[in-house]
Amino acid sequence: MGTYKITIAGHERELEFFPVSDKLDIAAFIMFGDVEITEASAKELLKICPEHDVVVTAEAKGIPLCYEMARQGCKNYVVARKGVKVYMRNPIEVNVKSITTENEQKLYLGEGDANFIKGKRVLIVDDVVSTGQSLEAIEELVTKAGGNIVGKAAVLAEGDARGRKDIIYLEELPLFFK
Ligand SMILES: O=P(O)(O)OC[C@H]1O[C@H](OP(=O)(O)OP(=O)(O)O)[C@H](O)[C@@H]1O
Ligand SMILES: Nc1ncnc2[nH]cnc12
Repeated sequence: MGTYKITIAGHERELEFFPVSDKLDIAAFIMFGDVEITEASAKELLKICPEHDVVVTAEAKGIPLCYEMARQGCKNYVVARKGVKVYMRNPIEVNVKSITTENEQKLYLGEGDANFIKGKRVLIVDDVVSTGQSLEAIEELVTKAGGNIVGKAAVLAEGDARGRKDIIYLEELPLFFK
């Protein structure tokens, strides 16, 4: 446990880091509740992302960034869900395992969202990328829906994701090994 200072899109923040296992702590980056970082990060990412028709993320922590990038840019966004709701007809699904979650989860898109994505230029976004498995799961889901993925973007890259050339990101965050 401890703190870590970082500047994200010109805004300095002190992040706490938390244990995810007996060997590893991760700095917790929570954009929920931080309007300044969300707005500034969306603006900076849009400058370096390819042209797109729709932004796609997975619930939950990617939603504010996804919304804000759509608001400043293409105006359309879709959120992949972690559960099926009664109003989601004929959902398509993929498996996902994130560093922050012990069990495997699923990501779903209802028929309406899947049809909306079909044939469109899709930019996939998330707040943090660590193992990359969440972005890959969204990628698989968007591909199933028939979307044309033009890029994958995150505000922060941590651990193995640092230095990845296939992901557009603003800042790097370390993992803290014990
Ligand atoms: O690259 P990865 O190892 O997949 O880690 C990144 C993912 O982990 C976090 O989500 P989390 O699983 O905590 O879900 P939440 O947004 O619903 O809290 C984060 O918002 C990314 O989606
Ligand atoms: N450092 C982090 N903070 C919040 N969510 C995360 N998901 C993966 N790494 C994370």
